[in-house]
Amino acid sequence: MPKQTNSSRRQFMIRTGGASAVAALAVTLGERLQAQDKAAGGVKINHSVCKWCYGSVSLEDLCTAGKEFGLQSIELLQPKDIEVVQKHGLTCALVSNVAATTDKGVKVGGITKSWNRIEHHKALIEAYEKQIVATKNLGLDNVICFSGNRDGMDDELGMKNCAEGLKKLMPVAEKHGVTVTMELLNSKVNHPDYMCDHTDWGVALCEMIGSDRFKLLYDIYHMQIMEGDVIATINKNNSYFSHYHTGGVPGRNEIDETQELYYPAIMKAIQATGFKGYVAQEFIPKRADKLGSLKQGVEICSV
Ligand SMILES: O=C(O)C(=O)CO
Repeated sequence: MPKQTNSSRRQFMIRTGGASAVAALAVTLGERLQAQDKAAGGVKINHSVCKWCYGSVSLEDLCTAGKEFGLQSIELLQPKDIEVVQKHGLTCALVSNVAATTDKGVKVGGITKSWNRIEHHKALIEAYEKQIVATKNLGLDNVICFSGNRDGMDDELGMKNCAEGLKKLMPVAEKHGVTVTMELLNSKVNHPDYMCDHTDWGVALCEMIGSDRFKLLYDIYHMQIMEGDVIATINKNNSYFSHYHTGGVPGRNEIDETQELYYPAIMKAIQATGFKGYVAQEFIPKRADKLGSLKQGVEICSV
């Protein structure tokens, strides 16, 4: 058998193997993913990652490594940090929440204290209006928010309160073309007492607000814990979802065979809805090679 050089092998594969063989020969994973996307007719998952899961990796290093293996975004950043990712040719698919203080000195805007209480609204509206303008000025279009904890409040009143406050924010969001996205989180393991912990509650809130600029973040990890039935839920409610997060169940670690969800099938279901937004890896790597785990997560979700 004659010895094949790299280029003769590449020519042979191009002649005989079609698009998938060409994809297999591309130099970096990023190039391979792009080639596969092309072969799949342009339908693709846009990849993002949540910075907080990589606390020991600098933003610069995460940008450099992530770009190499096909990430397009690093998210849950404040506007001041976003220029760093943009300098690397990446985007920030979901801007972080605000931190505001009410007249009574209560800190609001985080997971536990937010839109479900009327007394938080003044501070939240002021802070979110600024965050929306900063987001728009950076050329971005999605900002996260939270419901807040129940703390004794019933879900119906909490929804009414969230709607009342968020409806006041919508004219600014609509004017600037920025979506305000409320995250669905589990209240069983990680965020006891969080109110927006079921898809139906979030969807009913979207309907009450009635603006295309208010949507939900369907966090696959959190919702597998609360509800399961992930693909059916995506099929039914995807028009309310502006963003997705991943994570292995149980444990919130790597999304590989060490956990119970089969992410390629979930990604295919998301693709089939025609989703044009981003899927962000939000697992806490267990292995020492954290970036290796992230690369693997991106590969698993590249269907
Ligand atoms: O804090 C969490 O658990 C989140 O999922 C934030 O995105």
